Order: sequence, then C-alpha cells, then structure tokens
Amino acid sequence: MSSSSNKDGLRINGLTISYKEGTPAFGPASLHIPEHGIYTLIGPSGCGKSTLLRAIAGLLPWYTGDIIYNGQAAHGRDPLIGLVPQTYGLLPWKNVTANLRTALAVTLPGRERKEEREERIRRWLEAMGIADLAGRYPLSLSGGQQQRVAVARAFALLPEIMLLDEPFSALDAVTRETLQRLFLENWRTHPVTALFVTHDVEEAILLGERIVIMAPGGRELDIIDNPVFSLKHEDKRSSTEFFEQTKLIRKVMQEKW
Ligand SMILES: Nc1ncnc2c1ncn2[C@@H]1O[C@H](COP(=O)(O)OP(=O)(O)OP(=O)(O)O)[C@@H](O)[C@H]1O
Repeated sequence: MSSSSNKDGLRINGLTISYKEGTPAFGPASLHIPEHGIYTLIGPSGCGKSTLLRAIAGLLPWYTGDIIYNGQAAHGRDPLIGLVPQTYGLLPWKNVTANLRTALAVTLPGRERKEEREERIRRWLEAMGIADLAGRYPLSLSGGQQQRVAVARAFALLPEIMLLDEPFSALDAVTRETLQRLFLENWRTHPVTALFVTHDVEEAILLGERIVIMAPGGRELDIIDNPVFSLKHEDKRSSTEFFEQTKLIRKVMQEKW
C-alpha cells in the first residue's frame, strides 16, 4: 500500500449488503469520503441507509466488496467508530457521566488514566452544553438533551470515523437547529471522517461538505458538491447558494426516487 493511501479516508468499493439470500438491501455501490471529510446521505425510506452505516460499523458481516479505511480493510484493523443512533442508545440505569464512562471503558479499555478519562468526559459534556446534567439519568432528560449526551459520547471516544443515523430527526425544529450548529462547531474542532444520514434536505445541505443522494435499493449514489458548507453557519439558510442547492437536490430526488 502506498503511503498516500494512509490518509485516504473511508473508501467503499463495490459494496453489496444482503440480510439473506436474494435482493441486496444495499448496493452494489461505491463511495469515497476523504479523511476528515463530512458527507451527508439522503435517500428514500428503505433504500438501505441504516444498512450501509451498520455494515461500515462492523455490525453486519454479510457483505461483498470492500470497506477500507486509510488504505486498510476497515474490519481487520478496527478503526475506532462512533455511532450516533436516532434513538440515543443510552443506558437508562446509568447517569450521564456513567454512560460516557461505560462507552469509553468498553471501547478504549485501559488506554488512559482514570483522571484523563474523567477530564475528557467533563470537557465533552461542556462542549455539548450539558455539564449541568452530568448526574441525571437518561429517562429524566428531554429528547434533545439525550441526543446531546449521545453526540458527546460519540466525540469523547475520539473515533476515526463517525456515523450518524438521523440523530436529530425526532427533535423539534428549534432544538434540531441548535444541535446542528453545536454538532458542526464540535466537528470543526475535531474533524473526524463522518457520514451523516438524514431525511431532511435542509439538514443535508447545512451539514455536508458533499451530499450523497441514494436511489431506491441503494444501487446508485449521486454525489453533489455543496458550496453552502463553507459559508458561516448562521448565514447558510438565507444564502442564494442554499436556495439553489435545495432546488438542485429536489430535482435529483424527483428524477431518481
Ligand atoms: N434486520 C433486517 N433483516 C432483514 N431485512 C432488513 C433488516 N433491516 C433492514 N432490512 C431491509 O433492508 C432494506 C433497507 O433497510 P434500511 O433500514 O437500511 O433502510 P433505510 O434507508 O435506513 O430506511 P429508513 O429511512 O426508513 O430508516 C429494507 O428493505 C429493510 O426491510
């Protein structure tokens, strides 16, 4: 492998994922996300978005083709992957700090001193604006607060790849906008290679350097440059670029879905 491929990012080559014999739930399709890139993925219900994320996360062994990270098979080498699910995935019997502590203990056993780990948990809770909720239990938190915990937990793992499966879709519009901004601010300070699945065209435009539009069956991926991404976050929605990009994406969706 050449040394340039060591920083190649996430590469999916001719990937086909099937749950059982018969029609594949995804693919065959290919996709490349450069290291430290963030792409959003939008597609109709049932086209295989979650299936793709699960396969990248190593939770679905039934695939053909390659999932490669920085030049090496992702699952032989196990790059650290943070997954943010739609339904938070928090342990209800543990408080917020203990939820993060458990995730770190499972994922990075014995890799750092206790004080360092506790400090990192504290910093990420602060970065997500929930330091005051550290001792609370998940079921006493609102959906938006639980999702902040889930995002803090994913970042605290210091993953190489972050996969987000419609993490903000259950939230009201205002909470959702706050979390989009907060997520992006944190991603900019810690630019992990990320694939963010969403149903929402606006969210895809606000958060993706490039936008992947998936056709039914996950066999065709259109990858669209996104000039909106480089604008200041608070200026994005009112920009001409945002308006034009929305039109473009809707057009592709109408043609392909
Ligand atoms: N555990 C499973 N066993 C068998 N088939 C599955 C399983 N999970 C998903 N599928 C099938 O795989 C296909 C893709 O599902 P997937 O959940 O990946 O779609 P999606 O694009 O994430 O949908 P949505 O946007 O509705 O969440 C669907 O046809 C679904 O029925």
